[in-house]
Amino acid sequence: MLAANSREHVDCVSRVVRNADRLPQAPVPSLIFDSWRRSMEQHHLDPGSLQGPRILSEPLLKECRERAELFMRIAGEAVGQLHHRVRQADYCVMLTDAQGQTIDHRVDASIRSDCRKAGLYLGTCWSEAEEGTCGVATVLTSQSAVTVHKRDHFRAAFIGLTCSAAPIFDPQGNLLGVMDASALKSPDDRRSQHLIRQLVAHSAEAIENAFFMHSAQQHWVLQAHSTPGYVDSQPDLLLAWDQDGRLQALNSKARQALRRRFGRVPAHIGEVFDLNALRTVTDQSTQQLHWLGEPGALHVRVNAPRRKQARAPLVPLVDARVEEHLRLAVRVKDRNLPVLVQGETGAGKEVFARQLHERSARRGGPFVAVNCAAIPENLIESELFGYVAGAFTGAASKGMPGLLVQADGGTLFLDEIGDMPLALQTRLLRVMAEGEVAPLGAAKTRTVDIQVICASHRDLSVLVNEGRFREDLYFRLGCARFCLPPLRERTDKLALINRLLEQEARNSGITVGIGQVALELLLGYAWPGNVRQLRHVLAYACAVCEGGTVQVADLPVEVRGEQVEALTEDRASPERQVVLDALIRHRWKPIPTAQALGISRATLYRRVNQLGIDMPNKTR
Ligand SMILES: Nc1ncnc2c1ncn2[C@@H]1O[C@H](COP(=O)(O)OP(=O)(O)OP(=O)(O)O)[C@@H](O)[C@H]1O
Repeated sequence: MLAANSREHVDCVSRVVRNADRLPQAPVPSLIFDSWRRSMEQHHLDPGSLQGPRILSEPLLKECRERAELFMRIAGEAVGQLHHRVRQADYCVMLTDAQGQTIDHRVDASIRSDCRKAGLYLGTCWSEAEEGTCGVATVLTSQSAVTVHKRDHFRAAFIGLTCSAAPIFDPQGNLLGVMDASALKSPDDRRSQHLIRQLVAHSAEAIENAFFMHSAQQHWVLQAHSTPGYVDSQPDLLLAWDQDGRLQALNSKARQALRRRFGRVPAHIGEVFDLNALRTVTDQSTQQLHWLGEPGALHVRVNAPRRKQARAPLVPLVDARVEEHLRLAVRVKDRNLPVLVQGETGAGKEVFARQLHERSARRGGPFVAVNCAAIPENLIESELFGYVAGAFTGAASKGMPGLLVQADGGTLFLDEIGDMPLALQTRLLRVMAEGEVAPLGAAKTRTVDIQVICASHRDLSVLVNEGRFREDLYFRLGCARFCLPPLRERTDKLALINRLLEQEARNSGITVGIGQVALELLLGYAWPGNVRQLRHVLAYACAVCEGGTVQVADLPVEVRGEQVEALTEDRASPERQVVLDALIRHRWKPIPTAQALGISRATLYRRVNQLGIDMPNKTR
């Protein structure tokens, strides 16, 4: 039998949900009203039920706690602190997992038994589908901090409770769990709970940040706050990226800030801050840093990866020019304009196009690459546009959809566009303007939604002058033109060499390093074939290298260069190392060094000259 106040609540909930369309304003906040409605209409719950929440069996609870072991370990301190702050006001504190199952609970002995009767206990399950509107469930559905105060609850069993709760997210934005502070008695005015909600939200944020710092130890981590004094102790924004600059982790505030500023979460740190400016930031002191292309600055500190050996922070990991091109090209592409990528052969135009696709709004769609120079001229048309059955002699009996159709909803990459026959350029222009494809032999056209990226290593304006490329197509493509720097001019050459060597070694099933002289040769070489040539050189070096370190002798002759060879061979020679070691050990003093090596002073001088050793004191 329901008490009078419970009956009144059940009537109120039923009336409000049934007459929602006619009521000028619901008596509860819209978040609560939506949950009431779902509780009744979707979950078919009875507001009059007086049953307590479901409680997990011991083995199930154990399993849930084991699964959330790391989360609980990191959150434990904050759960205790929050309880310490609110216990005087008779609140208990619960931590639930992402399913609303209570995995940690703190309560004072004086109210433990009453809390238990009300369902505020370890192992209780607080999903909306089972309990209707309540603190934890409303956080799970809204993913924001809420107070569910007394009669906000859906079920009459809970209308004495007041619950303030906040979500906790992992660095990838997935819900880890919910922090909740609940009391059995409280003033009727909802505003009395404002401060408690702030405390709970603050505590949830502290757990989130601690979890972030634990998970991002192998990455570069930027801590930021609008006030310099808080950057270390209470950073507002946390961002982490890997050695290649890819954003790997964000706390909730950083995720929200990036969405607000950039309309999405960028994939790369170079889209968020200027890389050159970022490289000047260290973990020694806080610095001001501006958002890229957006007004406003932050006070920041950058911590190098703690778990793995960090590369020197001053070595550029990405080329600032390429990164800037990518950032702008994503903007152009996302406005559905075609992009033209130019650059020497092997400079990475296709790699750039793929990165562009991956960073664009179309990343979920197909990426179809076509090399116009590699397909015989008489086949390009059917490859691109497809054909219907029997369209020409030799056509496949079922017809073929064509690459334009395959790229529908995604990106079409036309490499070596300069080699496309003139007649096809006209048809391509039409597809780009009208979004319609007519397969060979078809009576009807088909609508396609394609974004086009073109590439050429030739100067298309020269082809236009020679009458081999349509001027109107050139103008259409050419307004968003990005010219990739050749490898010899890239500032991330060292990072590229390291990365490609690692890849090629892995492909060969070996682990190799690279000797200093060989590395210097690679860094100084002109690379006419660009990154492709570098990849081949490193694949060759991995194949011939013996002893785990690529030496000068493992590089192809064209890279060694004949003149350099004599010098560098000596520079890399074991004898040079022995002489050098002895000189260093004896502080560059010739007599003890010669004695240690068992040679005369004159011989030592001769060898030092031959081996190209530069003595610091030129007294010889
Ligand atoms: N940034 C990069 N990181 C790793 N590998 C790269 C990078 N850029 C290019 N490469 C490698 O270099 C080779 C050539 O790259 P890609 O095909 O993109 O060059 P391209 O400019 O399109 O060449 P072409 O002018 O011949 O069409 C490929 O093996 C690619 O994997």
